[in-house]
Amino acid sequence: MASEAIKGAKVLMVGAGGIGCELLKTLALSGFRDIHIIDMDTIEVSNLNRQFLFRQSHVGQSKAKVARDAVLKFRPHINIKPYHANVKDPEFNVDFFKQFNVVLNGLDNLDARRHVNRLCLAADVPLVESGTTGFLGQVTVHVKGKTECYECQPKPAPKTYPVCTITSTPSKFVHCIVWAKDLLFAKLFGDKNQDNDLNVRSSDAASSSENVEDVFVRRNDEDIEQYGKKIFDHVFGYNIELALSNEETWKNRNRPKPIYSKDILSDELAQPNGNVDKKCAFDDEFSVSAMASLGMKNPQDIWSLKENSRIFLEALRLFFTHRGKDVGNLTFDKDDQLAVEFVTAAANIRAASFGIPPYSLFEAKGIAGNIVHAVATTNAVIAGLIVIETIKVLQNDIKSYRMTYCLEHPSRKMLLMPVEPFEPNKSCYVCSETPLSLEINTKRAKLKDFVEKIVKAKLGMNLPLIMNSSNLLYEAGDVEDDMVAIYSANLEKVLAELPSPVTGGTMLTVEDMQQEFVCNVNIKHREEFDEEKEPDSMVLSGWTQHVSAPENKDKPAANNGASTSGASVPAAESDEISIVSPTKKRKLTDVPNAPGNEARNHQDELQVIDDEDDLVMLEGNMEGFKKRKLS
Ligand SMILES: Nc1ncnc2c1ncn2[C@@H]1O[C@H](COP(=O)(O)OP(=O)(O)OP(=O)(O)O)[C@@H](O)[C@H]1O
Ligand SMILES: [Zn+2]
Repeated sequence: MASEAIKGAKVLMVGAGGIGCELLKTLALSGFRDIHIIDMDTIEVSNLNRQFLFRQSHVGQSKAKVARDAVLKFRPHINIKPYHANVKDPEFNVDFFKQFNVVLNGLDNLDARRHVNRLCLAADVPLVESGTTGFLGQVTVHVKGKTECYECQPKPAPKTYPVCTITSTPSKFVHCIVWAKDLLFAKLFGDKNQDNDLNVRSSDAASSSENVEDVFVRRNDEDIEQYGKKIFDHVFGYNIELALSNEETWKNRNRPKPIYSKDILSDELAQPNGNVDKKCAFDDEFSVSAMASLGMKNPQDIWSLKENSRIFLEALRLFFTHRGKDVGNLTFDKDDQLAVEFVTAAANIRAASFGIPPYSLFEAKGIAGNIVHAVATTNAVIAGLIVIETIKVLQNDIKSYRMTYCLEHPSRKMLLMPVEPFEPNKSCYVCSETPLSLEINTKRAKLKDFVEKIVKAKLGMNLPLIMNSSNLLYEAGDVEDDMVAIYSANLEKVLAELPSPVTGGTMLTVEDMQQEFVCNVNIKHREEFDEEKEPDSMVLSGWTQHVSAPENKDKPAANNGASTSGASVPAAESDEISIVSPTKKRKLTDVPNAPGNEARNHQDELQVIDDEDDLVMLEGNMEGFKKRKLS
């Protein structure tokens, strides 16, 4: 009986945001009586339009606690236990997870999703996973040994662009945004010690690199307006001239135009930055705005080159005069108005140089922050589907489990598309014991890069411990600075000392105690890498030779789901769809190149605002799906 299963169940909800609010309400109204909620966030004004358990008066309070109180008002006798905490905190360990019958994710990032997946596997607790992006959404069921785990299919890597496209040959506005945000903004306002490719453009620039470095540092006696113009002229003028001197680059491309502040703002020379109201008062540091200061109101306006230049200089000035203590520590944040203004203006000026049309602040913010506007109804539908799957899981009704995709446009009158879950991928490095293989130049590669780019970014480990048989090579966490240096040097040395070329491979064991997760990485020496296609100079393959890597390296991969809920959709192309048979479960190994794996992993392409990535969904070939409505 479903009602018995529901009454006796103890469930853990992770995330009390858009999906979480809907889910908690639906669970409570469906008769669930013992619900634990983890959410690390406090309520923001921007949550109120869809996270309906929250009101204006709750802004600043814990989501988990307020959600509990709101639901107890209409279901006073149930037990809801809130935790205002990060699910990655050590208190939520395997034993903690073991107390639950099922775990329900309503998260918005890949990192936390992977973490919960790994803990559910370690604790052997079923996971119902979900995500939405605008009108799209999906619910999937993951039961250890029975269905695939959340990580059985590789997730697309974060959207990356070849360095040279960003630094030298942008052809789309998004390239200018990436340049403005990840290079210029980071260089001017971020950590001065981090690597930055802003000046790396051609070998002939290298000789002047020392002088170039000086340009970005503001001298103590330097007037802020002078400094702003110096930066402007350097990045939009001098750097472009320098790039133009490399004739090869422009043989088959339109040549960019250098832009100097004096040409754009010529009539304002007497008055350095136009009609800036220097007395403009701001309530607090987060309301500091160059638009306000210049009397520009509409974020949907497309600014002229002159307006962009004025915003650029004013935003830069305001960072130093009003946000001085943040300078040196800033990372781009889509909710930081001044940062968005600066990045929009810088991207537009660069775009003008390269003949790319300008965008409004509103649009640029969407691109820079990978924003797809949330749709409350999608969250409600997804929450309903999570509860349906949860009930099946509690009844151990494996045959009826479905992964359900919520589509944006009806296809053959269907908006919800249920698909039978896949069996676990035997080559999954998370839920089976398959070693990964890493091609790397063992002579040049640094341990630091291996840890950051592979172990943390790709394997999703937070606190890795790396061993080579019984030798400890690296340990993250609370270690002294000098130990960190020793570990780094040590691994670098170990890799460098590997026999060259390493023919048989060298096995490193990477372990994350926090996730109860261990995997082996087979290191193979490779001399050369293609800078454009393999910018990391490391190639990780997580799959045995029988199933070729479904990671599509040629197609632009996408955002890693860090900033949105991350819906995945079934395949864009009909041939990808066709492998999902309505009647028969296919083993992944049955499918050469496993295109169907990608079928459910376009998740992040949806978030990419990039015309090449537009999804054409489910045209044709839908016969099979008709029969697959949820019973
Ligand atoms: N590691 C984590 N531990 C606990 N809660 C998390 C973790 N990561 C994300 N969350 C929570 O998951 C929820 C996701 O909700 P949602 O996708 O609606 O995002 P949001 O931050 O509320 O809204 P938006 O990002 O759209 O402004 C958030 O409330 C967030 O705090
Ligand atoms: Zn798996």
